[in-house]
Amino acid sequence: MSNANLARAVPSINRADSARSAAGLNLSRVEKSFGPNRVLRGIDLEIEPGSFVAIIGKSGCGKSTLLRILLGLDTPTNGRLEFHDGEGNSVAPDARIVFQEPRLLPWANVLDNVIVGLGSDHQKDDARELARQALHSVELSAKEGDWPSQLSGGQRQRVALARALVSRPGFLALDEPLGALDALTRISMQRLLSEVWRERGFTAVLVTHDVAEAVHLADRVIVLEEGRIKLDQPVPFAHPRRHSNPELAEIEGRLLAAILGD
Ligand SMILES: Nc1ncnc2c1ncn2[C@@H]1O[C@H](COP(=O)(O)OP(=O)(O)OP(=O)(O)O)[C@@H](O)[C@H]1O
Repeated sequence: MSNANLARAVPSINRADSARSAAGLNLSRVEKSFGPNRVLRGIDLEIEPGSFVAIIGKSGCGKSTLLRILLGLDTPTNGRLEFHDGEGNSVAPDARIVFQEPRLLPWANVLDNVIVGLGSDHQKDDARELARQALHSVELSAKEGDWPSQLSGGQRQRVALARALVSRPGFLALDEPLGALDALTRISMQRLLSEVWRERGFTAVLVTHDVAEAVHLADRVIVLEEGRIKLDQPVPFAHPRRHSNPELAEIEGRLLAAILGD
C-alpha cells in the first residue's frame, strides 16, 4: 500500500468530499540558479495526490526556493513541473501557502480574514458559510468576531491556515508555518494540522527545520543538500501518530544523520 493510501485507510475521519480535488505533482530535472548561484541542481520528484511530504535540510540548501517553484511564485531555470490528478491527467495548479508569519489584515475580524482567501468571486452568504466551515476545521469558531490583535500566536496561525483552506485547494504548501510558536503550542498545532489534512484530503508539502515535526506529520521526508535530494525517506505509519513512538525516533535519527553527514 502506498503511503498516501495508508493515510487514507485511517478510518476515523471522512476524507470523501475532499480527496477528489487533491493534486499530485511531478518535477523533472528542475534546476534554479540566481546568477552564478546554482541553488537547485536537478530535482526529480513525484508527489502523490493526497500525500504529505516534508522537506528538510540545512539553511540555504534550497527548501524555500523549491517551494516557491512548486507554487508558481518563481520559475525554474531548467526542467519542468506538472500538477496532475493521479490518473494521468494534467490539472491546473490550485495551490495555497501558509507562511511562518500569519500575515492577517489587522483591520478585519477573523471571519473576514478567512473570507479574503476566497478572492472576490463568491456570494456574500456563501463566502461566510465556507469561512465558518474552515474556522470550524481549525477549532476557532468561537473567535470569528475577534480582531487579530485579540488572538494568541497559535490562534493567529490557525486563522492563516483557515484562510489558505477556505477555497478547498488541492495542494497546500507550508513554509515553516509553526516556526514562530512555542514548543507546546507547536505540538498542538501539529496535531491540528494532521487532523485537517486527513479531514480535507489535500496534498501537503511542508518545509521545516524540525525533524521531529517532519516525521510526525509526513508520509515521506525529503532531505535536500546543496540543491539535490540526498535522501527520500518514507514514514510508513498511520495517523494520528504519537510523539513517543520509538519507530519514529529511529527514522528521526536516520534523517538527522543524513542532514549532518554523520
Ligand atoms: N530571490 C533570490 N535572489 C537571489 N538569491 C536567492 C533568492 N532566493 C533565494 N536565493 C538564494 O538561494 C539559496 C537558497 O535559499 P532558500 O531560501 O531556498 O534556502 P532555505 O533552504 O529555504 O534556507 P533557510 O532554511 O535558511 O530558510 C540561498 O543561497 C539564497 O541566498
